[in-house]
Amino acid sequence: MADPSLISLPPHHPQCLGCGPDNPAGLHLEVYRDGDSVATDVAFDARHRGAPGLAHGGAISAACDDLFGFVLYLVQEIAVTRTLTVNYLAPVPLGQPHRITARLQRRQGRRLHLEATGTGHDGVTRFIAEALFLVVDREHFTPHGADADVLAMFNRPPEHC
Ligand SMILES: CC(C)(COP(=O)(O)OP(=O)(O)OC[C@H]1O[C@@H](n2cnc3c(N)ncnc32)[C@H](O)[C@@H]1OP(=O)(O)O)[C@@H](O)C(=O)NCCC(=O)NCCS
Ligand SMILES: CCCCCCCCCCCC(=O)O
Repeated sequence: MADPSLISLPPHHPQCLGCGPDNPAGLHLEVYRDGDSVATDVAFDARHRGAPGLAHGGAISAACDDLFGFVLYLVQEIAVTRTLTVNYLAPVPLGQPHRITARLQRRQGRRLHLEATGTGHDGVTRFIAEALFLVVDREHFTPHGADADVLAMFNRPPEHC
């Protein structure tokens, strides 16, 4: 994604399964803001194999879940996944880049309803996802080792996080 109008968003933390650059088992998602949406280009590889030649549904689900976690920078809230539904519309071949785009569909109090679409560079939409994230206090994370700097990122405007 080389468009200079897109804002690069920081990983949740270096070891995050979805976006952490230092997680050897991670998806290493690089995520950008594009207006009210966030987006990443992902090509699943042999580590993410389900059926031969195809991406594992759990890997696809993890990518969607993590990308939803970037919408939080736009909402400027800390929230966690309560439900996640993925519709697998077509098999996702390994090694083929797919763009996943996610956004807030609506908010009701603590409830953030999120939606995402995964489309190959061939124009075929192969999966869509919906999630309910619930806004939580930072005390949800602090007993488990999250530090204040990481948590503060979620409450800043995305160009400053
Ligand atoms: C998400 C979590 C913090 C919510 O716990 P909680 O704060 O006690 O939330 P509640 O169960 O009281 O639900 C909060 C609100 O969401 C609503 N809600 C919960 N599940 C819902 C669902 N599936 N659909 C619609 N509304 C739902 C509740 O009705 C409640 O609404 P209200 O505020 O109007 O009463 C807790 O379930 C949790 O920690 N889950 C684990 C999250 C996680 O680890 N996710 C993966 C990593 S991000
Ligand atoms: C340490 C602070 C983390 C703040 C919340 C980030 C949520 C990112 C989404 C992760 C999805 C998941 O873990 O299921």
